[in-house]
Amino acid sequence: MTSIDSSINAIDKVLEGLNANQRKAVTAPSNARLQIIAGPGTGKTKVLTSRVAYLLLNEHINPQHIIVTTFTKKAALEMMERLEKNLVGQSVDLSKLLIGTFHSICYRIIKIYGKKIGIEDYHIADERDSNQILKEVMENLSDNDRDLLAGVPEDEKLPLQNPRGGADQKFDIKKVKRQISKLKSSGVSYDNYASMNDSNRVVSLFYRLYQTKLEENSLLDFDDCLFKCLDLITSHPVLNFVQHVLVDEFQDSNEIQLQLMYNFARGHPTIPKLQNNVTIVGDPDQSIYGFRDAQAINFEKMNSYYKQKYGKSCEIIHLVENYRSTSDILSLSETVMRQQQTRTQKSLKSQHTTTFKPVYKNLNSSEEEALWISYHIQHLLALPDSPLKYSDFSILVRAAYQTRVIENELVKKRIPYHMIRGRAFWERSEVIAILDYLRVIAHDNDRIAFIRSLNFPKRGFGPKTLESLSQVSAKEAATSGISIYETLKGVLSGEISGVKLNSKNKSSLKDYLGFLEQSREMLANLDTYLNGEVIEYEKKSDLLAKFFKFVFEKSGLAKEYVDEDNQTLNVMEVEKQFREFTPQEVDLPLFIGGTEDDIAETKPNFLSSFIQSIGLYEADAAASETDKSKGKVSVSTIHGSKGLEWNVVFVPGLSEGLLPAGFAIAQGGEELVDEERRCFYVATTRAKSLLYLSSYTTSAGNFYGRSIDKVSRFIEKLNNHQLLGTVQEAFKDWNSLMKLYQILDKNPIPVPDKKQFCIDTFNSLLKSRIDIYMQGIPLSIKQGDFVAGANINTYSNTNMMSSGMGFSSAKLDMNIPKRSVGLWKRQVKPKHSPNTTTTSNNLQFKPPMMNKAPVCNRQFAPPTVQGVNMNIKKSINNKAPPYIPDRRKK
Ligand SMILES: Nc1ncnc2c1ncn2[C@@H]1O[C@H](COP(=O)(O)OP(=O)(O)OP(=O)(O)O)[C@@H](O)[C@H]1O
Repeated sequence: MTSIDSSINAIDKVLEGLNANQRKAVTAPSNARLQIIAGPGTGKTKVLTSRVAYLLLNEHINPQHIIVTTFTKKAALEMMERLEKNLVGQSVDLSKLLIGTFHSICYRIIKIYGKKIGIEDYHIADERDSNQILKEVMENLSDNDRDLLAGVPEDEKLPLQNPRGGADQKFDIKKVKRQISKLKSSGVSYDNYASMNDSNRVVSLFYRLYQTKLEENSLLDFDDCLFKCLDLITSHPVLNFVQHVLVDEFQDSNEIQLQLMYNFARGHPTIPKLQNNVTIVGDPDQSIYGFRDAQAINFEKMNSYYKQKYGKSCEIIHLVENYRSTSDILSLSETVMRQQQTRTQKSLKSQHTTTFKPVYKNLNSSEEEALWISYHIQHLLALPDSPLKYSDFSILVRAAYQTRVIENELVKKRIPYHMIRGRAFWERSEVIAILDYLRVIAHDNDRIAFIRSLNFPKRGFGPKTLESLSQVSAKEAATSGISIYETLKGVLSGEISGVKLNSKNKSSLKDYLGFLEQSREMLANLDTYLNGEVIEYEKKSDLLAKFFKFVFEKSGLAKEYVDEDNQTLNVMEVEKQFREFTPQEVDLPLFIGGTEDDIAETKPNFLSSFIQSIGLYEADAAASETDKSKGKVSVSTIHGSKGLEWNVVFVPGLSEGLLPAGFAIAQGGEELVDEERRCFYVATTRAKSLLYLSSYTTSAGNFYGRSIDKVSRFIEKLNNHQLLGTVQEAFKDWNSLMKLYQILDKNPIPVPDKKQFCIDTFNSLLKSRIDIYMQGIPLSIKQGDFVAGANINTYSNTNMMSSGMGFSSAKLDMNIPKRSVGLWKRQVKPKHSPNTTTTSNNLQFKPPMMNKAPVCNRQFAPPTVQGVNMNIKKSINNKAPPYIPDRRKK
């Protein structure tokens, strides 16, 4: 086969199975401005990946000349995997593709060409660093700045103040940071802002001071990655080799990302057909990042920009065939979205013929709601031939705190679950502590990490000593340009004055610096080795594990966390990521007209690359790790569920104050509520086959002083539509059950033995046993309960006892990990009385009529995780999942 034949075959493979509009989008000419507007489940990811493959194979664009931006790092990795499959046997070097989040692409550009705007050897300041810098700025105002602030009228200050803050904490760091971030996201520098007529003087002052401080410390915050990159590429043609730009999740782009896209795509200096070639993919209905300044209006802005500036309009292609969800799930989702008045109507068509109505229930408390969810999960898992696994389920909540009650219940029922984590993991104190050590080993001048790690674990430095070390190092950096590492050495040797150290301090500082020196030597050897030859994965992993273990132990952190299982497990998780890390390609092609001198020479070492990738990862809105969710139910915020899909989805908390969130209601105005509605839409459209919605209303369930006493307006407005069921139709009869198997795509469809499983018994028990279950008394639900001929007259609890339906004691002697026991202990009993009769959905809560001790029946094994190569306590090495949020210590 010639290479032309092979390429044609590969293109055919790429186009295989695409519907007409998908194909049109994929095969549009490269010289185009294309908007692919598509609802959920219509194959946006598939189309975008196929389009990249098509541009590479058919239009013969060099991978180095294509930029693809994705919303998360994970989405980029997934796209690469799919591309690799599509391009097997083709001579395309995919590692050269410029793919990643806006943040990571911009950082890569800055690393190579940053010196053109005076940015060399800068590092990322994560959220916590930024907050610390702003705090320092606020605490160390000059007399002039204080006078300036004193002259600002109260009404200008008030919105930025912290109502609970004391005199020193007058301004709310978060609020001020938010304003600065907003300005940077709109591409406004502090100079520009200061010259605006309506600028706020407090924001203006802090923006300038904060930015100066970042620069003094050679730091870029997340917004700066984009902001500085835009500055760079608008003033220097360093990307003029780019021939096509593709942007995923365009509805969540903000102003600066839009500007970056235009400038990424400016293209060749002289050849018009290599200029302004862009493909964007998005769904305005899934725009849920308004709080980060995303603007769905970017679709229109893009259109008019190209029309006005270049006389070229955008081609718009709509995708409406939904391959994910059943028609009932889609009807419900679409009806919800139609409540938004500003929405452009569209109608998605489900590609499934079978469908079941989403089930809805209103409950009396969040605890009861969690019980209701676990009850349904357990029944669905008990179906014959197990058509559903744990990993087919997800529970999606509006706010992270809602997961606490749900996690409690899942632990109690031994349902293994996985938290789809966003940034929270990287903000945990133990994770920051170990990263601080890695940062000070990798970088000489990371002042924040040096000062933080110097006295954690405690080494006897008091706050005053730390403060003067910090000040002296800042002064030395400003006056002689020396790093904090060198300053600390100078302070120890007495060459640098200004800090009084007692003998204990001196000995601690000596040990600390000695440890850093040893670690750096190890790192240098490691780098020589890693760069010198191609080594086996196991060998590499082993070396990295040894280095990490050395740092963890010698820093004193291992000892610090010796009695803290959760903390140690989280550090182990960082170690795992470290071992598995592969640095991304950092090179960029030389731009047209550029010379080798334009390019930065230094390549970051392994550790630096790792730290940078973590820093950028933090900028991801959500980073789901589906590989970790294998064999587990996924629990996530709705924002974290973006782009994902599951067979069965639960969306709890459909109550006023939860979804829509309280702040959206309180601030009034339709815009915020519309964004809440779109959140709901994103959640429901994650479901492929079955959808369960629930709300709770309770006057006792106050949250921050607000009572949750109304069902969500999104549900209320649905009442006239017959879109929701009260029971699961899939269990109605044998035929329905078979249809469920069909849509679950079990191939071949198993035919459960009717003798071994009686659908009527199943259905009947599902309805009747909930009375018992909702009182918090665990039932052991298993397929064996539903054999043909079983006594199905089980509406009374005594009948259930006598028919041998195993109750599980609430006092089980559970051999589960310590941290789970903690959660178990914190389990709150449902607030309502078991005697309560709910009016909703025909459920009657009756008192249990139990007269004998419950039987212990352990059905589900606790989740486990592979131990890692670290010398930590045996008892936790091979038990317990890697990351369970511990909300006691944050
Ligand atoms: N032409 C097609 N034929 C069959 N299945 C398809 C086709 N296009 C997409 N799919 C399938 O539809 C499902 C949804 O696709 P994908 O995840 O790409 O949707 P999406 O538009 O990105 O959704 P969302 O916006 O909700 O994240 C996937 O399982 C995908 O394999």
